[in-house]
Amino acid sequence: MKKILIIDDDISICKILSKFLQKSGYEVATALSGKQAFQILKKDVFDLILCDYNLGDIKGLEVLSKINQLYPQSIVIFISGYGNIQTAVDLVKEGAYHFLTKPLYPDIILATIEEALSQKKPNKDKIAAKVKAPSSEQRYVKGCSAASKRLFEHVALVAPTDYSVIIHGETGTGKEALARLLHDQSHRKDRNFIAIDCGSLSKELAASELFGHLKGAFTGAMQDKKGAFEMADGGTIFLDEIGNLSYEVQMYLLRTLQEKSVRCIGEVKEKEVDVRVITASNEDLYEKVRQKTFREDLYHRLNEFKLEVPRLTERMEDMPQLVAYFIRQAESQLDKHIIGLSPAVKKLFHQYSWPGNIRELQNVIKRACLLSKDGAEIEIDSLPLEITSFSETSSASQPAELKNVILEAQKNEILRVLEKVNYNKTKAASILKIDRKTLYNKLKEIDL
Ligand SMILES: Nc1ncnc2c1ncn2[C@@H]1O[C@H](COP(=O)(O)OP(=O)(O)OP(=O)(O)O)[C@@H](O)[C@H]1O
Repeated sequence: MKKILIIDDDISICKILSKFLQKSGYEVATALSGKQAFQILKKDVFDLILCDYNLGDIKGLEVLSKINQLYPQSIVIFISGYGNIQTAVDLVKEGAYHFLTKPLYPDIILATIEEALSQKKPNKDKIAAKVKAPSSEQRYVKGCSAASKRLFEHVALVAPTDYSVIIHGETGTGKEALARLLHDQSHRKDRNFIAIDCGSLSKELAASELFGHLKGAFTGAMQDKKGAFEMADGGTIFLDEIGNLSYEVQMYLLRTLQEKSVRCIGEVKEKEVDVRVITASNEDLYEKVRQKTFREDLYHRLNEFKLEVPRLTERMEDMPQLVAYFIRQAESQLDKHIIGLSPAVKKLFHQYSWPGNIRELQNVIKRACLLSKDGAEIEIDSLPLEITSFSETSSASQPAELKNVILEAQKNEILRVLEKVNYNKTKAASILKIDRKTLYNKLKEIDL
C-alpha cells in the first residue's frame, strides 16, 4: 500500500484529507507542523508528501529542500490557500511535483496523487535500508553550482574505474568525503575503505601503519599488526596529506603499487593485494616533485586522474543545500527544530571568506543550532566573532595588522552587546562569556 504523509497545521484539513485518502486505498500519516513532520520522516519512508505551503514553523521552500536532500524518494505536492504563480513556479523548479490551491476538490487531489505515484520510483527496500544506514551519497551534498556540476561529471566518469586519483583542494573542502563517495560508487563498495592521515604519522610509524609489521620486527613491536593495504584488500585506501610521507616510505609505496603486493616489516614473503589508491593533498604535489621532496615516479603512478575540489566561496550556489543539510544534522543530534537562517545571517554567510571551507560551515551551524532556540531561526548573535566581524574588517581599505584586526573585531562585538543590554556591563560580560574584570580591561585596551 502506498504511503502518504499530510503536513498541515490545520487539524481539520488533516482529518478530512486523511479519511478521504485512506478510503481511496492509501496508508496515511499526518503532521501538524514541520517539526513533527521531520520527526515522522526520520522513522518512516513515504511515497508522497502532501504539504501545506504556509506552515507556521517552516517555509514551504525549506521543507522542499530538506525533503529533496534527505528523502529524495518522496514525491512532494504542495497545497496553498493562495494561488501565487511565482511561488508555484519556484516550487516546481526546486523539484515539487505539483502545487494545488485551496479550495481542494477530491477528484483533482486524487488524480494528481495517482499521476504522481505512477512515475517510476526507486526500489523501496533499498530506500528503507538507506534510511537505516545512510550511505555516503546521502551524507554528501552534491550541490547545484557550476563548479560542483563539473566536479561530479568527472566523479561519475572516474568512480567506476580502478584509476588512482589525486584529490586536490584546500582544507575542509571535503576531499575525504569525496574519496568515500568514489569508493561507494565503485565495484569495490562492499569491501573496506581505509583512510590514513599521513600528516599525523611519524616517520617511524608510517611504514608500519601502511604495510604492517611482525611481532619483534623493531623495538616496541609487541605483536603482529596488519597494515592498511592488507585491510583495504579488494577495496580502497585513502591516503590523506600524502605529501608528508618520507622519501623512504614513498619508495615502499611505489613498490607496493607497482607489484600489487605488500611485504610487512620483518616479513620475507610478499602478499598480493588488490587495492585502489586515492590520495589527497592541500598542497600542489607537483610543486613538491619540483622541489624534489616527492618522488616523480610515484606522483605519476598516483596521478591517473586528478579531481580539483572547489573552495566553498567558489560554490556559493550550493550554500542553501549545505546549510539545510547541516541544520538537519544538528537537529537530529540536538533533538530540536531550527527553521533556517535569518536574512541577516544569509547575507553574512555570502560575504564571509570561509577559510575552513565546508568543515567551517558545518561547525558554525552546529554551534549556532546549539545556541538558537527550538523553533527559531539562526540569528547573528549565535555566530562566531570571526564571521560577525568579517564585513567590517574586510571593508577596511588598508591591509591591517592581525593584532589590530582582532582588537577591532572585539571592539565591534563588545559595542554590539553593550548596546543590546543597555550598557549593563554585568549582563554584557555574561553574554560575552568573560568576567566583569576582563570586560573592564578590554574596554580600556580598546579605548572605550
Ligand atoms: N559535500 C559535502 N556534503 C556534506 N558534508 C560535507 C561535504 N563536504 C565536506 N563535508 C563535511 O565537511 C567536513 C570536512 O570534510 P573532509 O574531512 O572530507 O574535508 P578535507 O578536505 O578532507 O579536509 P582536510 O584537508 O582538512 O583533511 C566533514 O565533516 C565532511 O563530512
